[in-house]
Amino acid sequence: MSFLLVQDIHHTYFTKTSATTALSDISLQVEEGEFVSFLGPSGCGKTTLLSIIANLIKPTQGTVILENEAVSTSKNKIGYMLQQDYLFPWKTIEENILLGLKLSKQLNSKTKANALNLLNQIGLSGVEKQLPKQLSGGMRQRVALVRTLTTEPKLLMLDEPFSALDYQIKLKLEDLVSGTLKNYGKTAILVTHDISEAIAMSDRVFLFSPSPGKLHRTFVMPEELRRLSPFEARNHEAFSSIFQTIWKELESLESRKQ
Ligand SMILES: Nc1ncnc2c1ncn2[C@@H]1O[C@H](COP(=O)(O)OP(=O)(O)OP(=O)(O)O)[C@@H](O)[C@H]1O
Repeated sequence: MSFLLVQDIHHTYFTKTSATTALSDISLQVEEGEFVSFLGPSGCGKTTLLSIIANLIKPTQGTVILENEAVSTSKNKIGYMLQQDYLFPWKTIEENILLGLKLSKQLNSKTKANALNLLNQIGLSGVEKQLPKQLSGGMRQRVALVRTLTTEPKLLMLDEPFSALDYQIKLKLEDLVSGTLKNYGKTAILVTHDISEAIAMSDRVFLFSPSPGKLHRTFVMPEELRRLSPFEARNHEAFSSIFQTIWKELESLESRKQ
């Protein structure tokens, strides 16, 4: 059985005056250690699907199974990296990264040493006693990643984590996040509007169509790109033809919307 199994999901948002069907008939699977992306026009239901997988929204219909267990009953298996880092401004970097462990009552000398070691590995040794405001946006996002990984989530949700960063920082962070997740053998889902980012970071890209959101096509990235870091993949000769293919599909989906 697959690590993550999304089965026959339908979701409708009901308000007093309207009903919006955000997702219809979505089924997909993700294997352990895989990195996949959700791509699609605005409003095609990417965030809704991510929220359903994370058990933040109960779908109108369908089930999500993570490691043979329905997400509605499993706990503490999912970590997040979002566009905003959500670090507590009055807490030091060390306090911020240990907070998840403290809240889940897993903080001890070993887990603390692991967290500080990870901070070091990610190139941030020496910032432990600083406050978030003393760090750049890219550094804060790295702290957010460390905070997420310390609680050892089985599945990571990356919801546009690089979209607020400068281009150069974003490329560096893509490499760092991708390398770290590979080292730790983590399974991850990235939601992005950036086709290049999806191709460079993913094993597979799920392309969604809107109104209501459906899984339109799945692109399996070629082995020669998957072996590379995202930065190297962007510069590989195979990259541009995949980009063109996905671009054209996305354009046709966008034009259907208008
Ligand atoms: N809380 C809500 N109540 C009612 N409708 C909602 C709600 N959240 C989302 N929707 C609608 O559901 C559909 C899917 O929205 P969703 O945010 O999941 O799409 P998305 O692909 O993540 O969009 P974007 O790329 O712009 O972030 C849209 O039509 C949206 O207007």
